[in-house]
Amino acid sequence: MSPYAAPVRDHAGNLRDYLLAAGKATPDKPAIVEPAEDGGLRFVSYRQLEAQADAYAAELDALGLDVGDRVVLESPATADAVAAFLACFSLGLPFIPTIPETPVQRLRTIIGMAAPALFLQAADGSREGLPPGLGMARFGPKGVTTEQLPAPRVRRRRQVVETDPAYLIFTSGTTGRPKGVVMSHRANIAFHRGIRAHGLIGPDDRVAVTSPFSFDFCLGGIALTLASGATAVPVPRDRLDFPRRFLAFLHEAAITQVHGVPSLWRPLIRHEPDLVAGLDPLRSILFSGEDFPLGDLRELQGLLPGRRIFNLYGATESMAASVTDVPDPLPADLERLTIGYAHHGAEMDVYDAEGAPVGEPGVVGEIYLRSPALFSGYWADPEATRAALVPDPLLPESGQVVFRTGDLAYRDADGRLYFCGRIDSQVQIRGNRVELGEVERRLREFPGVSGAVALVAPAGEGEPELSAFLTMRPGAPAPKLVPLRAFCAETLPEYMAPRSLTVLAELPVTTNGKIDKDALLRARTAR
Ligand SMILES: Nc1ncnc2c1ncn2[C@@H]1O[C@H](COS(=O)(=O)NC(=O)C[C@H](N)c2ccccc2)[C@@H](O)[C@H]1O
Repeated sequence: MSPYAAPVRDHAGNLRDYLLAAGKATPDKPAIVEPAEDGGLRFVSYRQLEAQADAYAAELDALGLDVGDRVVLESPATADAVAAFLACFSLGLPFIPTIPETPVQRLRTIIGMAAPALFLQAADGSREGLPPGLGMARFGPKGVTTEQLPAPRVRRRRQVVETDPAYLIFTSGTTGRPKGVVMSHRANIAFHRGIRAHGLIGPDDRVAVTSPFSFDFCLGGIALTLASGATAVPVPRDRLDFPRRFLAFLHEAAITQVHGVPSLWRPLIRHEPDLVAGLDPLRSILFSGEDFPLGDLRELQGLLPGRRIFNLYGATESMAASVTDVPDPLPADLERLTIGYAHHGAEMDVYDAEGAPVGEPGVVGEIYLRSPALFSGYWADPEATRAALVPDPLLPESGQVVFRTGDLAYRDADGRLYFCGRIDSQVQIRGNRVELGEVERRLREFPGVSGAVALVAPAGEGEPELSAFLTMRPGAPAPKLVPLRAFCAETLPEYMAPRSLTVLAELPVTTNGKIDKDALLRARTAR
């Protein structure tokens, strides 16, 4: 018999309580708004969301899982999915958010690594092909229905502790093997406290969240909204696929703030500028995940004058590290956005390859993040954890660890940081370090170019080759390689002029909406 019948639910420092606290004051206000079955909108109040989360928690509790048992939570971003993850928070069941589109092979890899007790999918989910022995259940408006009980286990834990894992996000690590970022309740709450001090979201905001449920930008956007007592509007994929449908949905749901990666805006700016300009209720835009090309940003500011645009920089390992207002208007000669300073309660600085602080402004080094919001480690991967969470270079004796972000940046004289790409995307061509962002900036200046990516194809037979991938404005003729090289050679050293050119209808993006560089390289070799 287990020492404890059921864990104590005092919720001290538990994300479930932290995220529902603001809504207590307005229980009948919508917490989540989403498309309804009948075509209108479904409003779920804070009272209903909390009741559904607690009902789910009671049904999940009956399965006898122990604090720390993992739950794969597979669903699009919906109100029911939010209630499900709040239930997991309250029971101390670290959940792994996945989406129906996740290829079953990747899901099986994650299941192999995380050994979850339960696979919990939306009522209408259709996931097949999972390994036997896994508990199987579904959640929906009518509660949780169990199809296969999880393997029986002894409950060894008495209560959820705030340093317990709250969720695991598996990122496709650059080395191919996924890494499971373990985020604790305490760290995530520290992130929310640090970011909320910037007042991004007010209680009257209606926040459209456009990232997939498996991406922590989605969890972060929903959580920041709930913690502000505002209304979160997770945008279903079928509303994102066509610009006009997406923009119509923003009107229908009276959206005041849109969260999304920069690539979300490219097709909207290009194909429906007038509809973007017509988004009267929109008050602010929040982006993250990758650089926002300055040309696109200028066009967005032109279409939506007076709106605040927030640049959130950061990695899943601390959810996000900084929030910075994009200057409005963007100075004409601006070459790079700043990612500012770390959010309240955290600190970012630039360190050299030996781990010593880079003192001089303008010198590029690696960003190290000192923060209470840091992840606990990579799941079952002590080696990757040791490489990322290193002794604080300024106080190694203290036991404090800091996060090596793998991002390059320099500081200006005031200490503001300027992101310069990933360390592993630093490229050398004929012994010269190439700043791909510089090449892309020049490519975007070529007449008619609407999007540009510069990559170095791995050195196959000869030396590594600098490749350009362009998208053109509607009606603009595609350039030829020779004039494009000449155009680049006017302002860049010869080795930074691309040696190959591929013009595409649009730039491919990953599941998380970031530019998919592997897909571009495949497009190149397929030419
Ligand atoms: N604003 C940026 N400019 C430029 N490069 C960037 C930027 N934000 C990230 N990145 C890049 O993306 C990497 C992190 O990628 S990630 O782990 O998938 N996380 C994210 O992209 C989103 C992030 N976890 C998050 C979650 C919730 C709210 C906001 C942000 C960073 O290390 C940077 O290389």
